[in-house]
Amino acid sequence: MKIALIAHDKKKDDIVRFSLAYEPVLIKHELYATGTTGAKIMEATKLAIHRFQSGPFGGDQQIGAMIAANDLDGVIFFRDPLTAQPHEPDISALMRLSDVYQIPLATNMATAELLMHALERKELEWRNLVREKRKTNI
Ligand SMILES: O=C(CO)COP(=O)(O)O
Repeated sequence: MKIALIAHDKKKDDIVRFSLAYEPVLIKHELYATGTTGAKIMEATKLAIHRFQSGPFGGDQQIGAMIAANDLDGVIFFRDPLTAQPHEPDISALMRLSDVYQIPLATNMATAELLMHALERKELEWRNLVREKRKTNI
């Protein structure tokens, strides 16, 4: 599965700890991230991550574009709900597209853990069917 990892600045330590804890699960998947989040996770783990631009410079939009192309299977996005972000419209757009395309989107650690357990149990395999179906409909 293709999974994106994103965290706002005050949540960076959390996503690094989360990635370390779930490294054995994450390593089996194709990983994507916004720029700084990806760099910090790669520093702390052995995970290989395709890094997009930093969030304020378009990274959320690049991940959104993957969703719109039906090319992403899940998003872990540790948002900071207490700090205003200059690129709030990009963040809303990413979350909106996740809902448009029914992409699992975990916006906090509690839900992200559920997503990891679902991945381990191969409960996201339905995504393969959706991806194939959409390919043939285009
Ligand atoms: O701002 C972000 C998500 O909206 C995250 O971007 P960085 O990972 O580059 O800090």
